[in-house]
Amino acid sequence: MTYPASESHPPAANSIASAAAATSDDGNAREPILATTGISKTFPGVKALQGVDFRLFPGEVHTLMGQNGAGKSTLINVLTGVLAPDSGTIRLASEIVAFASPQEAEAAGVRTLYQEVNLCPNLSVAENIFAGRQPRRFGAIDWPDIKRRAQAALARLDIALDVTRSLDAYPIAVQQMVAIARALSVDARVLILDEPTSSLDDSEVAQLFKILRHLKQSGIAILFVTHFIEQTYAISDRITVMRNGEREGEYLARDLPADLLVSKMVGHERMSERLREAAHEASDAGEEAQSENTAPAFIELRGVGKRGTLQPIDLDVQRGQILGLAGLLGSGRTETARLLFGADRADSGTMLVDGKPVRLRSPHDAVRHGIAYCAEDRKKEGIVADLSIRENILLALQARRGWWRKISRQRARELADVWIERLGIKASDAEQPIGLLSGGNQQKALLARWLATDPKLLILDEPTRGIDVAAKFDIMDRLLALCANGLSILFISSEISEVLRVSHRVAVLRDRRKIAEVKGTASNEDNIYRLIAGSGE
Ligand SMILES: Nc1ncnc2c1ncn2[C@@H]1O[C@H](COP(=O)(O)OP(=O)(O)OP(=O)(O)O)[C@@H](O)[C@H]1O
Repeated sequence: MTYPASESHPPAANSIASAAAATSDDGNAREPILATTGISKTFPGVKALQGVDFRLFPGEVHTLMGQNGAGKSTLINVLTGVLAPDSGTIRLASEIVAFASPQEAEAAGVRTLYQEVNLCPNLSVAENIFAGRQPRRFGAIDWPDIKRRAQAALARLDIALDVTRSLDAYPIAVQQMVAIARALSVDARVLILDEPTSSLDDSEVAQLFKILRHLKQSGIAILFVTHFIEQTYAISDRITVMRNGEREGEYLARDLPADLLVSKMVGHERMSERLREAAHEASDAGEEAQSENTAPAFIELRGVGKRGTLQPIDLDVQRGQILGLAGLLGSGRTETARLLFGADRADSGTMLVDGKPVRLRSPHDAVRHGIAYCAEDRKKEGIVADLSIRENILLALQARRGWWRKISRQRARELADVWIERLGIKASDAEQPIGLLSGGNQQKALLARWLATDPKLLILDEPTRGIDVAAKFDIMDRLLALCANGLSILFISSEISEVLRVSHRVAVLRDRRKIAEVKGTASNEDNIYRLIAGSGE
């Protein structure tokens, strides 16, 4: 990720100065389609929103940016009737509204796509698109019509799927597209997308942005939440920065250089320098480590594969090193991780841990060998929403010790507090239910869970998904420091730049097999993209 330098004429800080330009920059005054005045919302111990003014114009993409816990999701929840504000007003096309439920907001044309895919995995794609509003014929559900309409809704997104198959037959990225098709399948005046791209690969993001541009031209107002800075600039007309529950400022995207945006998000102007330094330090550490590649392997795979899932693969993860896995969604990255963790059983090859052959029949076996797996889908395979942050962090450690050897309450608290502090998890108390944390903070707690087990190999599958840019650098720094103490990491991310920044070596996967392994000067983005695209072998 690169941060373009500030222009010599930065926009006024903490202002709606540029936003006032919403009237002048376009030449004529326009009314926002959706606006809030003085919205506040407090949860026990947290002021999630404080006097927030916000406006969204028709025919624009407006991006909401801020660190984890800044209040983005809460603002969206207030706008869409999920939460009632404590004070303040919301206007839809200049009329004061108070949506009592998301259904009411939807009926008024405010459509939302949430951070996590919130569909029914075992219903068909078509049923998911039309759930709750199936077309009927003579009182009965008209299945052929549903199928036709579902196909048409997906065709708008340039996707062809078998709409009769159940949703969970498709990867998360495709499920996300289905959720978008659902959101667009009825008339929308406002489309709100909360981190829609976190599980999409580059070409899918490009496809989504094409659709958003098309929708914007038709006059729809789009509110977009993301942590990806490059995506923000690729799609946004306007940016609102949130910080600690307050609106820091509203800017035209073209007036706000990226490094200034980051400074405004984190709250001090020197932060952008700090981030650049961190990026350099991390890449220096990576280069240094690449040059001395003689560490013994912690884990070795020799021809390990599983029919229909992963072609036999050779892979070594050395002690104290980070092996990156690069490849598109569906290339076999997660499948490799699951075999290494015993979540799927290999049907060929040999696996060695510390030079000795092992058979991992279950995740429990893997954990006993010091292997930890921080999974990609935190909702399905990760957090237990009703348990406290402390219980969630201690879960893997407790499982490894055995449930009959309970960790004392005091020790558990101490450990949880250490990890909450180390990873900067924003919570009022370790006893809070984890489900109440913001998405990024949940992700950090999941990372804490596995780090608390003091693993020898940590498998990280999209570990920074949903994590803000400052925390991302911070986590990378911490991972590199842990490696210096002997931890091995298998690092999986869709962001090739992120993989390259931290990895000592990068294995490139395509079509469920390893096609190359690169290090040193060969590990640059262009080369890896060429390999992934099949033109660099
Ligand atoms: N239902 C709730 N009960 C208690 N606290 C909550 C609840 N929902 C959100 N919070 C807290 O309010 C603050 C704002 O959270 P919010 O989810 O809006 O942040 P966010 O900017 O969307 O973060 P992220 O980028 O991590 O998704 C956080 O401190 C969060 O823990």
